[in-house]
Amino acid sequence: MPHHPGPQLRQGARLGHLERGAQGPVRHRGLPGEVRRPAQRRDHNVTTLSVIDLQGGYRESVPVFSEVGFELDRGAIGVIGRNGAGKTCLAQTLSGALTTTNGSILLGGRAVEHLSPRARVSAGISLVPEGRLIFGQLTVRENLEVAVHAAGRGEKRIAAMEEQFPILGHKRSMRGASLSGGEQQLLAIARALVQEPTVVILDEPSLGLSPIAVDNLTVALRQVLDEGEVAMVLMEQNGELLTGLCHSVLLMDQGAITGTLDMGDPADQDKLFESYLGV
Ligand SMILES: Nc1ncnc2c1ncn2[C@@H]1O[C@H](COP(=O)(O)OP(=O)(O)OP(=O)(O)O)[C@@H](O)[C@H]1O
Repeated sequence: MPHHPGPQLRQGARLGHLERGAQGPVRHRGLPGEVRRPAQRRDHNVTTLSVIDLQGGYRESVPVFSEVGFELDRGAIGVIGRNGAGKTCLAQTLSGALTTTNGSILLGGRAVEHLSPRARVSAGISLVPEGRLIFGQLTVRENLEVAVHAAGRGEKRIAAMEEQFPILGHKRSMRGASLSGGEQQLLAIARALVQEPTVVILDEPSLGLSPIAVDNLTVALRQVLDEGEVAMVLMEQNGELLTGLCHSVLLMDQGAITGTLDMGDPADQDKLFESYLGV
């Protein structure tokens, strides 16, 4: 079974995650031989996102997931699980679309679990929802303007995003609905990034994309990560995206985190492909 090393994998990435052990949360820090990027435009010395003993559901009385814990400084962490495992529910709980029924979400040490989705965007958490949910009748530019205004950020971020994803600049006057699936996904990601988040939650960004569009998406997200300004939580079932972007992948089964795979470990990469992706 060949290994699946992603390009520049784990460069600049550092993760500590929390698992609930018999004595309570146990902290695991860093990866051996990690390389820190020399140029960081934003200071991420403090922990970006701490998820502690989190519980949530589509209805408050019916938890879908519970006791979820991890800690993310920079880079990307993945969450993989079968359909119905609770990944979307977790993504929506982190972003505030669903209510936290127990536990804490800390961003830079500040509790945000009680904040509305909009306030959470202002605090630094943006969501790229499953299915993209761009405004098809609005132009590319208008989609970005809506996102910028919702976050109370300046429009100059739009120019930066058009520079980051040139296709969006070329197609700024086209309606969202007329973009290809891969372009729509880039627009959905750009809509989150113009909000200047600290953490972006991406819910199955590869869904419905062709293999080549997934490759392009991986390169685009890798570039964003390498700039070091945002950390990502990636709910995904696509192995190429997970190995190409994440330094660790949490295994989710029936609403519980049942283990962690270290994407710096070739054996864990094989495990990801063989056991969880059916390759
Ligand atoms: N709107 C809803 N109301 C109530 N229960 C829901 C709702 N959407 C999903 N569920 C249930 O919640 C559980 C978790 O679903 P969720 O969509 O979060 O999982 P997932 O891992 O994201 O799956 P998928 O990959 O299929 O999107 C499933 O049992 C599902 O049937």
